[in-house]
This record gives sequence, C-alpha cells and structure tokens, in this order.
Amino acid sequence: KAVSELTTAQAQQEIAKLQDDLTRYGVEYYEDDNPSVEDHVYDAFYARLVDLEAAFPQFMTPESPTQRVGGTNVKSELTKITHPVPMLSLGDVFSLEELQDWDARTTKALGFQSDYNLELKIDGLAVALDYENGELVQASTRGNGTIGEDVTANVKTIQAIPQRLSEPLTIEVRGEIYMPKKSFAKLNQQRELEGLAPFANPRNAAAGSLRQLDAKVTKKRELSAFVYYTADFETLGAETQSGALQRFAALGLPTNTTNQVISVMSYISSYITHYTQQRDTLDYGIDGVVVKVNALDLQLDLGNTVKIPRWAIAYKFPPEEALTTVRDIEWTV
Ligand SMILES: CC(C)(C)c1nc(N2CCN(c3ncccn3)CC2)c2cc(C(N)=O)c(N)nc2n1
Repeated sequence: KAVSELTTAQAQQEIAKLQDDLTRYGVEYYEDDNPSVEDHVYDAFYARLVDLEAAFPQFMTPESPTQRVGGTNVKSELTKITHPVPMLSLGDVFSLEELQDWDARTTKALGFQSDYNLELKIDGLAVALDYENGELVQASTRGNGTIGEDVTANVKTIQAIPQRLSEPLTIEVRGEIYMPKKSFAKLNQQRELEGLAPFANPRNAAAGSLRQLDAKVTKKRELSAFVYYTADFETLGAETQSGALQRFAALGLPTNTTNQVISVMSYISSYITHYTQQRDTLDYGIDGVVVKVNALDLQLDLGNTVKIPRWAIAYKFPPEEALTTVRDIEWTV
C-alpha cells in the first residue's frame, strides 16, 4: 500500500514490524555474517521504513535502524589493516570448454604446454598470515583485497595454524580458513537449541566465527585452514606451486593433500570429474578446482591483470543445493 493510503494505526504497525525486522537483519549481517535476506530485500525494507517514518514522525524512535550512526552500516569493530601486497581475485570458468580455452590462451602466451598444479577450491574465507622470525604476528581477512580486518587473536585459537614455524622465517602466507562440515552441523544444532538462526552454509559460519570480537567465541567454533600461497617464494625456497605447498607442510603449515601436478588437459578433466563426484565425502566445503601454472617463474612471466592472475583460473562447480526458495515479500497490510 502506498504510504499516503495508510491509516495512522496501519502505519504504526508497519513501522514497528520493519524496525524489528531490519534490526534483526542488521545483526545477522554484521555480527553473524549470516544474512537471512538478500541485500536488495534489506534495502527495499529499509527504504520503505524511511518513507514511513518521514510521513509518520510520531513513530520514529532513536533505536530505529534508520537512526543508527552512519545509517545501518555499523561496521564490525575489528581493526582495519592494509595488505602490502594486494590479495588478488581469481578469474573463474564454468565449463571444461572454457577451461580448455584458458589452457589454450596460457599455452599460447608461454609458447609451450606447462605443468599445472590443481587444488580443490576450499569454500571458506581467505586470510593472510604474517610470520616474523617464525612467529605468527598478524592474521587478517582478505577484505576487498587491499583493506582487510585484523583477526590475529581469533586465528591464534585455530589449532591447524601454528604459532611458530619450524624455521625462523619472516614471510606472509595466504590460505583459506574453513569450518569442517562436522563442526558446522554441530554448531547449527547448538544454535537451534539456543533459538538462534542456523548458519546458511559452512562458509558463512566460518566468516561469522572468524570475525568475532571475542576470540573465546572463535575458539569454540573449531575452525581449520589450508595454506596455498606466498608472494615471498624466494624466502620460502620454492620454484613451483607444488614445491611451495611441500615447503608449507615442512614448516608446519596445513596444506591440502589433494593437490596434484598435471599437464595434460584430459587428466585435468578426470581430476575435476573425480572431485565433482567425491564432493560430499569431503569434510570441508569446496566450490571448484583452482588450476595454477606450476612453475613460479612462468607465473611471473604471465603476470596479473589489475585484479586477477593470468596464471591461475578457478573452475567452478554448479551450485550444490537446488535453487533456494524465493520467499515472497508480504508487505504488512
Ligand atoms: C594466489 C591465487 C590468487 C592464485 C589464489 N587465490 C585464491 N583466492 C583468491 C580469490 N579469493 C576471493 N575471496 C573473496 C572474494 C574474492 N576473491 C579467495 C581466494 C585461492 C583460493 C583457493 C581456495 N579457496 O582453496 C586456492 N586453493 N588457491 C587460491 N589461489
């Protein structure tokens, strides 16, 4: 109903409901990293409340989401950090044919068929881990690739991530923090018992658990991690991506053992077929396979575009679950 057609009583009722809903959505989004409505739905509700409160100021309250400092964008209070080396994105393809095109372009650019390192694409969230003389001194989320959030205290509670490397290296490594599926199921059971909304998927649960202000909460969430990259590969002493992963393991960093060096496209598609089928048997969520030129000097030759490397591509699986049900938006009468 248009705002002008509403009676005062109807407006009061709709304003109260919108204030409640938007406050809850704000908490889900900013504190739980687990929004239950799409952004555009949130924005539509928010705009409606602004119109209603403007037309019926007697129902405006200081706690209304429209009155929050800086609108609804109450950011989490984690400290911001800037990544000295920006964390790149990944280009992605959605079919073997597109992957073959990428292989052809890469082979052409190099002038020969190079080896690729294949890695399962863990469905978690990317972090940077800074070690100084072998000690973990800072951990941060990827954020937008340049500005992330400091999650050092939270990451120190993750058993898979060593506080100290087996060698006193000063190096930044990058990886994915994830929540094992078993931990995810246990956490959601607990949340149902407590009357809290369950997390939609392990990735949201990992993000919500990592970006906690209180590390004691993170500790209880049983997160894990896989390391897959460093820009400092001279410090690491590696000349290939597969070699880098072996060095990470030697340092005590967690790596995924499903990584494989392959060069013939036909083997790549069988690796992809295998893990498309095995997906449900893994204890962590994956959303594809990352194919990387294995030789690090060739990666440098190929370089990066503004945002993505030319030497790596993500092959994305089709979404696992059926299309999520589209919830009708019922405007209150
Ligand atoms: C070092 C490069 C850039 C090649 C790279 N980048 C990755 N990602 C970038 C985009 N990322 C991202 N995240 C959020 C928003 C946009 N991009 C998330 C990580 C990789 C992620 C995984 C994984 N998940 O298992 C992996 N085995 N290797 C990666 N390698």
